[in-house]
Amino acid sequence: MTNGKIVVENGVLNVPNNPVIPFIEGDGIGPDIWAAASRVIDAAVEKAYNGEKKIEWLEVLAGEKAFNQTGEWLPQETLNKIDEYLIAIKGPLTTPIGGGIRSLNVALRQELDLYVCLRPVRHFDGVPSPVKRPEDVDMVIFRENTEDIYAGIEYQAGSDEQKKLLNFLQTELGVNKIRFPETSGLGIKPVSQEGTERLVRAAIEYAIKHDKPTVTLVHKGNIMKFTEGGFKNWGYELAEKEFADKVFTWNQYDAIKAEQGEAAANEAQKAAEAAGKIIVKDSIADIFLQQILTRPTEFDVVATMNLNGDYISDALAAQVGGIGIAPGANINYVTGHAIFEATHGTAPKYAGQDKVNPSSVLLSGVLMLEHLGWQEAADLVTKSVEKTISSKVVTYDFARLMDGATEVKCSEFANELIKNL
Ligand SMILES: NC(=O)C1=CN([C@@H]2O[C@H](COP(=O)(O)OP(=O)(O)OC[C@H]3O[C@@H](n4cnc5c(N)ncnc54)[C@H](OP(=O)(O)O)[C@@H]3O)[C@@H](O)[C@H]2O)C=CC1
Ligand SMILES: O=C(O)CCC(=O)C(=O)O
Ligand SMILES: [Mg+2]
Repeated sequence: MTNGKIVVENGVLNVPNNPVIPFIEGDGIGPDIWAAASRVIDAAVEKAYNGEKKIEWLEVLAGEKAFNQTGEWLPQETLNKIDEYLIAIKGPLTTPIGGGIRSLNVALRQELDLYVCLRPVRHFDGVPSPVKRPEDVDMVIFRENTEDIYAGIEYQAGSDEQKKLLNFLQTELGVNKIRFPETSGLGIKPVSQEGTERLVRAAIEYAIKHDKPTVTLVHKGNIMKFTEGGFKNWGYELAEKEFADKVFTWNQYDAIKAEQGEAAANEAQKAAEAAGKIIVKDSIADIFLQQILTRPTEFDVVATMNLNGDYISDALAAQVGGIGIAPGANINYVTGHAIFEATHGTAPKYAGQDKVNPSSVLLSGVLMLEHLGWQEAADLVTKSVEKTISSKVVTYDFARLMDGATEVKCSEFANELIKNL
């Protein structure tokens, strides 16, 4: 083992007792939540391993702090360090709307080719929720993280590039359906077979490993036939090609139904379920957003493209208490690179107030500990979150929805979590 460096050997992480882990503090509420969460993570690791293991945190810069100190929003040094140390964790980074720099969060994912955005959504007992049975939500979102409209290929109305692209579309491709061509901004949405396959492969492998009965491909393939429709078709093909003995797809169901009738297709699906096969199905994105509210137990692992995944993450988070408690991870399962981060953003109106809930970035830290194989420390944090919330000592976001809650600051919530480890 190796100077605190985590390495990948034959696809397996080799983690020393004192791994160096780069962190980005983040903009807005980032410094508050990171200070709170890192204290809890350190205390849990200390307690779980009696001081034999310890994370050596290495600060790397991005966002406003980087710009103020170096003149760059995302210094190459930051990418180099994460590349070198493999695993990192970050707070949220601000992205201006309608102009200015493109998202640094997206840039990190693309630069390191972190093609899976993994966002587990579960309910913690006692967390206030707008739905009647939040405990029915237990899903893991696999959001494709490198393609789709997040590729940032778009041109401002009136720019030279827009005019060139418009001209190409009109003269070379005969496009005549742009309603107001001169004043339209134009964007391009790349969705590839390879990008789909590696995402869906990761989702199915996760379902197999964690004994999840279904994987749902969410798309808007009725309208966007060759991007979102392509995702659905490539996803099914991949499932049938690479996991033939482990899955039964709705594609196969439809083929049996067409040849032998509905009863035979139902029988085939039942037999597959009885044999413990994973059902790979699909759902059009609009109805999916209704069904996760009305019948969430029907969904386990969700595989989808970048924009759908972004919307679905926040919608599902709301069902289990909001994005104050919504963790995530950006992962490349081939190279081993991963950056753990909360689902939420920089919540600028709360910046520097020591007010918000640090649970999202803390639970992202739990995902990181699990990823490192430090399950004991991860479990300590999870149990402490459960215990602390059920004692009704919570930050403002939960306190405003709970009867009899004691509202505490972000840092005080961390103190309570450490006490309850
Ligand atoms: N990965 C990333 O780094 C992300 C960055 N962003 C960026 O963040 C900036 C702000 O985006 P915005 O749309 O306001 O979304 P935010 O997620 O930053 O905040 C929206 C609202 O969510 C609630 N919230 C967020 N975080 C917490 C928390 N830790 N505890 C409790 N409640 C929380 C607050 O709700 P309430 O008002 O009800 O109290 C807040 O006003 C933008 O620049 C955006 O691009 C956005 C998403 C992800
Ligand atoms: O990069 C951003 O500013 C927003 C990203 C986002 O919403 C997300 O990752 O869920
Ligand atoms: Mg988002």
